[in-house]
Amino acid sequence: MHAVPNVTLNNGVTIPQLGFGTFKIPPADTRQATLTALEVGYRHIDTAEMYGNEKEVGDAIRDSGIDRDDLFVTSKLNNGLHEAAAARTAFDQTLEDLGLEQLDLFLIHWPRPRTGNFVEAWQTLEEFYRAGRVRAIGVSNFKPHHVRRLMENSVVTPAVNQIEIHPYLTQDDVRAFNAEHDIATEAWSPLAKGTVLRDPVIVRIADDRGRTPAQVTLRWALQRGDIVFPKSVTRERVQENSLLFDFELSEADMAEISALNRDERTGSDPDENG
Ligand SMILES: NC(=O)C1=CN([C@@H]2O[C@H](COP(=O)(O)OP(=O)(O)OC[C@H]3O[C@@H](n4cnc5c(N)ncnc54)[C@H](OP(=O)(O)O)[C@@H]3O)[C@@H](O)[C@H]2O)C=CC1
Ligand SMILES: O=C1CO[C@H](CO)[C@@H](O)[C@@H]1O
Repeated sequence: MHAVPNVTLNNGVTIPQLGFGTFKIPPADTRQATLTALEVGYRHIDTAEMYGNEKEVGDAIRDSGIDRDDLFVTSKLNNGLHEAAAARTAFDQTLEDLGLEQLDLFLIHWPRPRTGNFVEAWQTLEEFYRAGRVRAIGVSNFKPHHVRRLMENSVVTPAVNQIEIHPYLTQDDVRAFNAEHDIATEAWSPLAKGTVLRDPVIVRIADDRGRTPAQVTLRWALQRGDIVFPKSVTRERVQENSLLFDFELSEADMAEISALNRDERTGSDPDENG
């Protein structure tokens, strides 16, 4: 695996720009899949209480024998747990399941503007951060108007905003807002769950560069400056997805891929998700 560059967050904490995603990995397969990623060389893992596999991610971290300081682990506060007492219990459980005393990054998974209270959730994350139980806190699936409301009612600026981004959903407006506020952008489903890999433009650029469509798609995200964590349970793909730092896309390649945008989500619209 090539050396992965770090991104420095707004509080000075550094995060590897490439990580391993764990959504939809069944618990029975998660320990092995995560161990494979760690063996290949990944040092950043993205999980969530919602994925139902934090315990098995924790098993892999423990069994890998890798120094805790060399790993970056992210988890997320599940929907329905925005109220302070519920958030505290959930955070304790996440740390226990992962077998960690301190998390690297904890996010509010969705803003849930209709049924949740993300301001109360955020103030509780600030409490964990002040107590040193998490090195950085952030949000996920937040639109600029959600982040503005949060910032008007809190002290800590989110370190990251993790949103859906891939060539069919480039999210230029949210990325620009994040950059303006020194919030790092994380791109979830960077392969659009595999659908962009058949796109003729991506296939052609991959052929021209002697790379795979997945490598070209991930490289596009990295060159835009985003943090990515593709998921795969297939060792060869996990390896393939890590070989991104010995080639560059030209400005023309970048522009062609960005022009594939059609504002097409694979997931929900954050304003409509609760
Ligand atoms: N904050 C949020 O709301 C969300 C966060 N996330 C995070 O982002 C991570 C990544 O997103 P995810 O939704 O998993 O989707 P991805 O865009 O990472 O795509 C994963 C799919 O692509 C396939 N794949 C992976 N690599 C290759 C390759 N090199 N060639 C061909 N196919 C490939 C995988 O298959 P296979 O496994 O069979 O190899 C899987 O079906 C998640 O795991 C999660 O950590 C995701 C969704 C929402
Ligand atoms: O993290 C997640 C995994 O993917 C799901 C479907 O796209 C999302 O809803 C969820 O937020």
